[in-house]
Amino acid sequence: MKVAIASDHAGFRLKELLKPTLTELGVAFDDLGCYEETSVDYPDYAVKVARAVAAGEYDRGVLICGTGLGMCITANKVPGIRAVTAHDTFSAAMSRAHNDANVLTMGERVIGPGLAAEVLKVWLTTGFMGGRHGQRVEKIQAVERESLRAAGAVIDAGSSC
Ligand SMILES: O=C(CO)[C@H](O)[C@H](O)[C@H](O)COP(=O)(O)O
Repeated sequence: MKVAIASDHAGFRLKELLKPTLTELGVAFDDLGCYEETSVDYPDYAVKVARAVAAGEYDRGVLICGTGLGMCITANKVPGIRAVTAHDTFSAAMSRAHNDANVLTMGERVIGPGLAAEVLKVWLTTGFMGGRHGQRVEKIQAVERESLRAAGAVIDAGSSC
């Protein structure tokens, strides 16, 4: 498995603390930034990771900011991404087993490093159950396709003016 990890300034320290957990799990990863605590904008990092995962360059993405929320909102704008914010191991496991989440976000201002490492481990090692959950994920994908078609129709209508 190959993982892309990134953070903004508010998640920088937790990102650094989580890298050894990835190594311990034998997970190959690339750090897509940021590389210091100077203030940056979380959407820039969320989109980098989300697009790379959606393009198949990475199997999963991990995004850390102050709360995990802005990263999650942004990542979910990229087609093919099912990003979740999880600060407990049960949610982390369910997001994989039931939702086949491919991006995990956490907030350094919310969770301590010990629990964050446990959440990450559970999230990376839990498989998707498929079955009825597969049908539901397919419905999420159908909603996404429909939204993209509708957006395309609006763009087409605009370009004919
Ligand atoms: O997702 C976020 C906001 O929704 C993150 O928590 C950001 O890290 C946070 O907003 C950064 O805040 P700062 O005051 O600029 O450090």
